Amino acid sequence: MSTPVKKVPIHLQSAQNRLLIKNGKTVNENEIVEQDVYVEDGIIKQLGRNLLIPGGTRVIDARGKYVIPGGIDPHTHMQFEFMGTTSVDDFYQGTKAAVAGGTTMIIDFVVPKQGESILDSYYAWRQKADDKVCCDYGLHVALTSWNDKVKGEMKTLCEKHGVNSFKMFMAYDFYLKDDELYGAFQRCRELGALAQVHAENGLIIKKNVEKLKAFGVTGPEGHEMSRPECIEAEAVNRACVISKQVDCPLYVVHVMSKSATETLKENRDNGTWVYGETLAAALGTDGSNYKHSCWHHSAGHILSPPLRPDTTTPKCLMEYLAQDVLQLTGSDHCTFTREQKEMGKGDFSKIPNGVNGVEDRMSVIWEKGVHSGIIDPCRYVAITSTNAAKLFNVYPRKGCIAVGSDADIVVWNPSKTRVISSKTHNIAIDFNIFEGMECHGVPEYVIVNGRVCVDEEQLRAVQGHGKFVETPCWAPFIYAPEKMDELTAPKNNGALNEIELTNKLAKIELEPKLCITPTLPDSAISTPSCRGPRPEGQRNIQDSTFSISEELDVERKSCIKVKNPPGGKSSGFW
Ligand SMILES: NC(=O)NCCC(=O)O
Ligand SMILES: [Zn+2]
Repeated sequence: MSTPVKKVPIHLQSAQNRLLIKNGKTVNENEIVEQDVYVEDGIIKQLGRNLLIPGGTRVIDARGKYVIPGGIDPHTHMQFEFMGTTSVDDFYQGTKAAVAGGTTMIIDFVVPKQGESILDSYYAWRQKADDKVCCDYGLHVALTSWNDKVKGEMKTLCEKHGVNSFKMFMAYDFYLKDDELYGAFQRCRELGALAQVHAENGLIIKKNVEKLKAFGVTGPEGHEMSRPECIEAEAVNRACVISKQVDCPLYVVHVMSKSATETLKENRDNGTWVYGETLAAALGTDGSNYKHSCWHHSAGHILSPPLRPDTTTPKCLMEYLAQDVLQLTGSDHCTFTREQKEMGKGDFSKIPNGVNGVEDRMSVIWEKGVHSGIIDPCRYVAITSTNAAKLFNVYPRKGCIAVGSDADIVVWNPSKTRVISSKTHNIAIDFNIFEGMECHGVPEYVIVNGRVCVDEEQLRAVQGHGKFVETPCWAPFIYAPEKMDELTAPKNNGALNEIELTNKLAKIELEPKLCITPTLPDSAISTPSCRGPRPEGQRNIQDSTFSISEELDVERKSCIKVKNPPGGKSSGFW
């Protein structure tokens, strides 16, 4: 039963809660529709033409503009202690910059120190973020050691704390060995989580670094030389092979090269259950920057895996996104000042790895993807928002413009241009890897949970306005794709009447409760979170003061059970 909500009569509500975006073109992954969007209390309440709306509602004219779901950046590192220093954008500055660029949700990585409890580290991350975030956020958790305690805490994180993804590093000092990866992937599969990998062969990189140093290579160019494409492609292949042994869905973070993408594709074509993310950095710039005459310029572009010297890589990666070889884009935002980068003067292996991107990802991808004619606006929405929402199981609450979804909305003006510059950006460093890039397409309004946080291009982000969003396990997109039709953004051209709206709310209400009972051994079945109380951070779609009708409460549907093995037939024995 839903909790009864005392509804405030509409004339007593603040007009601030109500917003009508008129005359724009809404874009979802599957269609573009000319229609208005009515928002109340942070939720999209109506879509269509000639909507009946209360007086005093603020109106934004979106004529000639696209109305798109806010970006979801699935890969950030705010305030991250790494390589002997801490990335400078904290959760306030980083999410403020995200909002400025049209991103309304980030998913950051909890990275425990080796041997540290992953649960304690998760709590520490929540403490760093909760009061600071200007937009909603979720968390992935990295596994930097492998043992029974970690295995137990993974279950707690999944079942009680809204974590559905775990990242394993194959490089850096805290990499997991192959048999540990096997165990971690197996555990992810048991829990209905998604295994993520940073795919580079760390041991070989170490040898290459020694060799280069012995040859006297000390500058930033040594970074890419020590980690060429084959180092990435080999690790992608190994991760695919290992994940296939335990029939675990795999997500390769920051695929940076043609050969790594081709390796991923080959494995998928051979039955591996694998998804690929690439970065704004990889789409917007390239490894020629490591040969720049200015040390700081080159060091400023250092991240791992590195940008590739093959300058055809960015276009090629965009084409792979167009073809669904890769599914989504992150930023890997992890910023270090010039001074911090100088920790590696005289030894490239000590330059802190990380670049900017959370603010510019949406613009760079529009420019390189849509403006250049490689993808259309629907695919743009898919790779910047919808696919992340689906994979991390917050769809259709996020990632689409639909009745009942969070009002995380960007009014995107494709006719305006802006030039990216460190002089005007909102992040904490005085360097930008996209410096000077002219981008067609500007986020004129960015609405975060119903609040206008970019207003006629003026940033008005609010510290603490965002909240932690749970990402439940057993994402239907991964484990029961045949169920996705029920959740897909409804085609909707006309104003909804009360009955239609009630039906749609009822349908969308299935999403947070959708739980899959896989045909797993008893020991492997998790307690679906939908059986208990609504997990923390999950909005009850009924908890609203929406009052066009006072009687919209609908009975919650019981959870859906799927008998067939999720993701199709298993080839593994688990
Ligand atoms: N990517 C990078 O160079 N820095 C952030 C940490 C990581 O994702 O590897
Ligand atoms: Zn990263």
